[in-house]
Amino acid sequence: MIQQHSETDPLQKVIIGRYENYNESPAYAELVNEDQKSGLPQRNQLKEEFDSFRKVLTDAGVEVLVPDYVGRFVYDQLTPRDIGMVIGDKFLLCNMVKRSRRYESAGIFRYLHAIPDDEPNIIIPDSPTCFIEGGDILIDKGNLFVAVSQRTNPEGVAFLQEQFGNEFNIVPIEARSLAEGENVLHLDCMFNPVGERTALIYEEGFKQVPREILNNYDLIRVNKAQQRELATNILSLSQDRIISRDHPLCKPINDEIRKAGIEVTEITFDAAPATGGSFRCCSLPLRRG
Ligand SMILES: NC(=O)NCCC[C@H](N)C(=O)O
Repeated sequence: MIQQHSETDPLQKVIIGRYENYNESPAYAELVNEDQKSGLPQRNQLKEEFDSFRKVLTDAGVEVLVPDYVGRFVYDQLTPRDIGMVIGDKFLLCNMVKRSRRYESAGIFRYLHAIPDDEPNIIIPDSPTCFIEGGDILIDKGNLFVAVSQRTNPEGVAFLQEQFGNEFNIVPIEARSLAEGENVLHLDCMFNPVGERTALIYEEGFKQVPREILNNYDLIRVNKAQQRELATNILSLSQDRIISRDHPLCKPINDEIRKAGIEVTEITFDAAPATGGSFRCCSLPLRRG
């Protein structure tokens, strides 16, 4: 069974990134974002850090799954978040902007087959020009926040409205672009709810912050340097506990989160962020609650 109605309900089952076979076929390597231009991590560092991530999850009683190896078509399988998203009791399979990333979905088919009544519960965009990535969708308090960003377009937002508009209040958000001097790849690189009514926000990334965010949350503001280290990109285990980076620029944010009464487990996690994704990006929850 799959289920997700909130970013912070108790995490029960999750797919995490696959570091095994990382960059095994350099001929197929594709630099897919700005961060990767600064250099790519080594597989042994990824292994160490993903093993710690996995241990924290399993020690917390979460069932952890890893995608199957897709092969040399994809450059990395570290950030399954963007492949799809559980919305209510349905699975949205995303159509991704980067061609090499589209093959990543083959790595999770095994887990999709296990979804009961599977076909009607798996939603796939109809049009090849409809782009949506899971990192741009956040679900909380009856709202489905969706960013038009480097990776999701207005057609993607319209598709979500059509598919999920009866069940959720769709809140479109416009992220500032690279041309406007902001490198926010996805919504979860600038916004993320934590606890019962707190949220992390990098306001400069938004063209306009919607009232559904301003009215519903006590906001912890992240500055540009902290955003670059993906300080918003935490993963909630529950309303009482999150996983965040052990990094000097994330520490002040982690301390603010603690002041809100939430336990923060810090893990050294530098390799995946160098490819563009931290804990939220490196995880795809299948069941919460
Ligand atoms: N939700 C996220 O921000 N995911 C990070 C994706 C990083 C990946 N290398 C990409 O550029 O697509």
